[in-house]
Amino acid sequence: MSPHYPQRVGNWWLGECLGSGYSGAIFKATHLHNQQVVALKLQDVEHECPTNRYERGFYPTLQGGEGMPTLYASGVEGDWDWLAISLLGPSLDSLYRKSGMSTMDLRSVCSIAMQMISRLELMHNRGILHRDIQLGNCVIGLPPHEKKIYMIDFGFSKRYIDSATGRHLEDNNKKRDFIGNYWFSSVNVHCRGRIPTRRDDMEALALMLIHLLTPGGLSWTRNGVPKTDAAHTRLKREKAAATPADLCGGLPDIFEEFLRYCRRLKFAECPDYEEWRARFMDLAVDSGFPEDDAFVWPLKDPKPYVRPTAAKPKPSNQRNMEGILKDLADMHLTEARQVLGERANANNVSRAVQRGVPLKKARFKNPEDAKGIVVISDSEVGTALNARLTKAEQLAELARVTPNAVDNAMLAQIVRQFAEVLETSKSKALTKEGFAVLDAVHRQLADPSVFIVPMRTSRTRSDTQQEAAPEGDARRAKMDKLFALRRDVATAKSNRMLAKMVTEFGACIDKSRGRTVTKDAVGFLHNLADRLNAMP
Ligand SMILES: Nc1ncnc2c1ncn2[C@@H]1O[C@H](COP(=O)(O)OP(=O)(O)OP(=O)(O)O)[C@@H](O)[C@H]1O
Repeated sequence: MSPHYPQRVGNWWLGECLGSGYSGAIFKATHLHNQQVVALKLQDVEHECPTNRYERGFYPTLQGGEGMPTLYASGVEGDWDWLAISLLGPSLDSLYRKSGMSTMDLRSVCSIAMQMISRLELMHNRGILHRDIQLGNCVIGLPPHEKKIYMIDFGFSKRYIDSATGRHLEDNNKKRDFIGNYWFSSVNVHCRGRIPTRRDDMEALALMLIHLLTPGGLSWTRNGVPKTDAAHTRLKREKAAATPADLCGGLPDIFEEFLRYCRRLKFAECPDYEEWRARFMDLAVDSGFPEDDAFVWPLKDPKPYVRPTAAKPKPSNQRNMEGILKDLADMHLTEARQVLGERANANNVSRAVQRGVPLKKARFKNPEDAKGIVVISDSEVGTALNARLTKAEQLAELARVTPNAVDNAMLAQIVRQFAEVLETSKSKALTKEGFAVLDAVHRQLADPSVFIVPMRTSRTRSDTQQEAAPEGDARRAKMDKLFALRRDVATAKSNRMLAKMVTEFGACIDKSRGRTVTKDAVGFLHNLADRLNAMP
């Protein structure tokens, strides 16, 4: 132990040094009277950045939260400001470095993602931002809690909800000192000097996950901490210039999508924690890992994630998407096919087409309907063809063109394309864009006089709890239901029956823990497309 530090503080006897940083050091310490063992965080009271003083203010709000350490006691004695908190295990940083592996195992990264999203959700729900997300601030528990990740170091944290008014902190462009860390702080905060909010904690997490799957780590972390302003400026420039596609080439799509999502969040927007936790769970299940978020490290059979060297392949989906947009544009709609439902919109289209009125000029009761039709004009198809579409964009595009399908054959094409996008995507989660496609397909199939309840219910905590108990049973029930739907759709007698099956399909996927699209789910969509083609 450094002679600089005392042997005893308050009633605590200091032992081994667990770590030290810019703001102080942390020791294993034992209570003189009751032998309780804690982690004791010591800081010089004169320190220019009195993080212990800030940190103790956040503990009461975080107490009892999963993955949050407990503050047992704190005080100031002599030159020392001290906090006695739960003794935990090593940080992810030290675990990763000690392993000597060039990247972490995908399974471990998925569990870090799920658990850290939960930690951030908890903090944010209690009105607090972390603002210093990094590997050194994520530690595992001591046995038997070594599969749980704990959040530590709230020295840079901040309340973003005013406890008196309940209002979110406001944005402004004033110059401010940078709060965060060089490696993972978001581009907005680090490079553009913006005020950190929830989105920036999430972006830091996204960067941390990508770092763990990149041999040698993110490029700007490789030269160590910048020692001069010029080096820091270079680092910021490199970080700002790295696009999600550059950073995530060869990784499962979800990493790029997650980073993009975080960067698109608005200043005060609440991230969709549940959605992303579910999507990482899907990736884990899809990669053959157990359906839970336990952090296992080191793995018995570690497989450092190896990125394929070739450029990211997206061609097949893209070609298909181009195909369907072209097909939709090329459809002249002159044949009297079965018009779906009885929507005024669809009738207008077919009538207009029969009269030879160009689509763009057809009249619509609702100007929004007209907008929908113009979507399939040649010029827009051109735009779509030039675009490199992610899974989310492809699904959004399908949801957008679905209302233009005026007969079963067109709808069949869309459903087929939908199945193919899901099938070829690495992540098998049915995202909200996927549910939007299902909703749109359902709307086309169903009687328009029926009120359509959005199929993707927002799952509240109590819903989740109700479902949580018989998890194995629920999974089996989902598999059975999807199997039955896949089989029965082939003999459905009417569009209305198909609409009902689509609703059941959506509900079934929504109820599953990870909203996973299984083989039977994709099979159902293909059979639905076949059935639509076969229907008169
Ligand atoms: N409760 C704990 N139990 C065990 N080890 C801990 C605990 N808290 C922190 N550590 C270890 O000490 C290191 C530094 O902790 P922490 O980040 O809280 O201190 P800090 O002085 O704020 O550091 P920095 O200045 O680098 O942010 C951690 O990376 C971790 O390895």
